Amino acid sequence: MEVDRGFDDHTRDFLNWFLAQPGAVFRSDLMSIEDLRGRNAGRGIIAKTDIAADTVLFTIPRDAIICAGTSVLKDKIPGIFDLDGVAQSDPEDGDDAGSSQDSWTLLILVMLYEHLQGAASRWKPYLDVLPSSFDTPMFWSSAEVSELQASALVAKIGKEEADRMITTKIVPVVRAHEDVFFPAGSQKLDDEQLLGLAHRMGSAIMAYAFDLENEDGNDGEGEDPEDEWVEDKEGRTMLGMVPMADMLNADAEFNAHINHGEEALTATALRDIKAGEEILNYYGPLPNSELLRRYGYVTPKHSRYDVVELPWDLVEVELKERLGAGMTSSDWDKARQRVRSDDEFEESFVLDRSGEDPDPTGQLRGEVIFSGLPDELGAQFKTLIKAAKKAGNSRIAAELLEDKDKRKELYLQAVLAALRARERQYPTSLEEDEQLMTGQLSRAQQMAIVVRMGEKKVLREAQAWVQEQAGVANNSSREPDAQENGRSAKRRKL
Ligand SMILES: C[S@@+](CC[C@H](N)C(=O)[O-])C[C@H]1O[C@@H](n2cnc3c(N)ncnc32)[C@H](O)[C@@H]1O
Repeated sequence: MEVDRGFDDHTRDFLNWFLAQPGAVFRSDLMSIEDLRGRNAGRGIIAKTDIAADTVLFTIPRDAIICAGTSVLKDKIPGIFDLDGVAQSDPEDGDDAGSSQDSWTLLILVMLYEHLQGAASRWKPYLDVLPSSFDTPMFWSSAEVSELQASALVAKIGKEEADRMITTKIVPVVRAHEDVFFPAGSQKLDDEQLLGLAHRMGSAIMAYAFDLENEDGNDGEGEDPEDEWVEDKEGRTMLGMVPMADMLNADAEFNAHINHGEEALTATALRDIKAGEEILNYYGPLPNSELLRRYGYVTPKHSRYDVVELPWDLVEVELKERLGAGMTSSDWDKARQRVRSDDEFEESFVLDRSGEDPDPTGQLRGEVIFSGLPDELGAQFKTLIKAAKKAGNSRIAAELLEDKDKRKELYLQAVLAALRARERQYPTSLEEDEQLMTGQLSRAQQMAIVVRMGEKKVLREAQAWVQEQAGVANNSSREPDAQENGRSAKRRKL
């Protein structure tokens, strides 16, 4: 039986193992891996002395990375690891499940294999510092999930999709190669245990893995980290677990950067770091909802990227009152359907604020403000008016198409009502949540309330912006078109 080693023992063994990798460097004179469990942050790396900007903090040789290319699993079941033929499939799309592997499922298989080898894995001391449980909503009870209230996050947790992916793509491979996965004399896991272990590996990959495709100095975290995320999710890139790079915690303001070199990855200080400061990486401009879904934590600084989804249904209901009046219900239905069959049709719109991205040293400047509705929402509104004119020969619609001011007024009224309706979908108010936050809460409850409060704040700011625009519309003879005030919702579409 394995001896239950302490947290610090595991940290020390991991560091010694890391330093023994050919080409690995860790500047122990400048920083140390610390126990940050007191603030629910697991392990993290803290500066021991002042560190100058551009200092290389540690170096990870590529051979120390766990990925499809470095694990011996590829030699044992080569058919699965036809790296050139890695599937372009989306693991969330159940239709093609079972047909092929992708970079996610391959890494899950590799991690399962390495884990099951125990002390025989060359990554054992690293695997020992990876968490065995996670704070992501995937592992929450239904009561905890219900604390997210009307957040769009609830629909994105994806437990069933993950179960399906594991059952169709992971379990059959392990069962077909039990002699490979289970070392001689070890106990074979049953399907339920395998499912649990695969979930654990999948969650570790979600929160720890790096995209290894770019070896040209661009680590994929630069220009649009969400593209990187989308790419990962679709299994188009090579994913890997990068020991030490993943001991860094992260925030929306950060001070270190991982550079992907040909032979090694290096962590560099982006600016001067003071003794005692935590060395932080960056996961991208993620709203707290997404940070929670993927990494199992939230931070005050990430709230600047909070978003809320406004379903088109809510806008449409308001427009039915105002635009559908005078149309038969079947004509109104035709108009609705016409909008829905449009190639550009969107079920919901992501509302967010605008503000500056972090500067090259990882610092944030200035406030973020709500400054417009998505262009696509305005365009869809106009499509509905045109459809109403066509389907029902609506006089109101015809007038609206002629009169830009009236059209804008209706748009703002409908959106304002929809925003209010959206806010009512959350059973508690922002003020009640603020009150709740002062009481005794579990970590999951606390994080769920932070997420839903962030969304309610965006809704409030959006309402204030729309009201201001409506006021301008009533008082000004030449006001800009609602769409001119809008901006693209694409940037942070999650
Ligand atoms: C890549 S790991 C970082 C190292 C990790 N703390 C550990 O002990 O292994 C990512 C995980 O660290 C935690 N984490 C990262 N940044 C954090 C932060 N600013 N606050 C709290 N937890 C954080 C989250 O649990 C996240 O899933």
